[in-house]
Amino acid sequence: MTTTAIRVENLGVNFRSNRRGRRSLKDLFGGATRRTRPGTFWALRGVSFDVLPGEAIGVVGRNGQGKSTLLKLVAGVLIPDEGHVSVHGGVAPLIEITGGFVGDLTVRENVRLTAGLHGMTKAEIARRFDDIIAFAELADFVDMPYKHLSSGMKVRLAFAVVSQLDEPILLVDEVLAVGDKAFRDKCYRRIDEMLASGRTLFFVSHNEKDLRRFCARGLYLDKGALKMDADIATVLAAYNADYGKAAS
Ligand SMILES: Nc1ncnc2c1ncn2[C@@H]1O[C@H](COP(=O)(O)OP(=O)(O)OP(=O)(O)O)[C@@H](O)[C@H]1O
Repeated sequence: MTTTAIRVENLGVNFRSNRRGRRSLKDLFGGATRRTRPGTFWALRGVSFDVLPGEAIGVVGRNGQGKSTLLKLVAGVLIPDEGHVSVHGGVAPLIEITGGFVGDLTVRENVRLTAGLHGMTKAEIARRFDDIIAFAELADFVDMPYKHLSSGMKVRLAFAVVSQLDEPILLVDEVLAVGDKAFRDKCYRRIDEMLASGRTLFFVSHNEKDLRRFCARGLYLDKGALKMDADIATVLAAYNADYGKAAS
């Protein structure tokens, strides 16, 4: 029997809807019985699916429907309020531009830190360092504090490091949209290579062309629920029928 790469069971995440999380008067004097804590909402609820090793999954849905939240749960940076996520093997997350990088540290220090946190030994980091910097095209910036990089440069660095990790699962959340076209094409070729080597991909995008290029299967999130889990063409057709054509 094949072991699943990712198993998501009845997942629920409840967020506060107001910044301070205080109860409003309406909440305090509202109905006596509630299913949901006052001042909160379910960003995801009742979501279940399995991912097999080597599958490439595209996650679609309108803004604010829970796509990034789902990736954060799979990455283990967010804990669910209901249900379980089990991930078989490590995760290489490209989920937030600044995720894992420290503003005051230099590019060089950040590469060592991030690669080290993902279990790369000092010798491996030293061996791969030049390739990472060359891929990111940041040779002239290795001693610059991370916070002074442009947003496109930050994405280059993040992709260069994350794509060198040996983790079996790659999570990509929209960030590539920030890079320029030449760099994006280079990233896409690298993702192709990673898929060919058997990695599992979890890919959030609003770009239909990219979703079709990489993903065989799609998950369609709507109002925090998993509305459809099917092949990517069927999922995109349903999404387009509901909300008009996605960006291409
Ligand atoms: N830390 C948080 N605290 C409170 N609410 C949050 C938090 N993170 C996300 N949300 C809310 O949860 C909902 C789902 O957000 P999420 O970022 O998962 O959406 P998304 O589908 O990725 O959207 P987009 O396409 O715009 O990136 C949104 O209403 C968002 O405002």
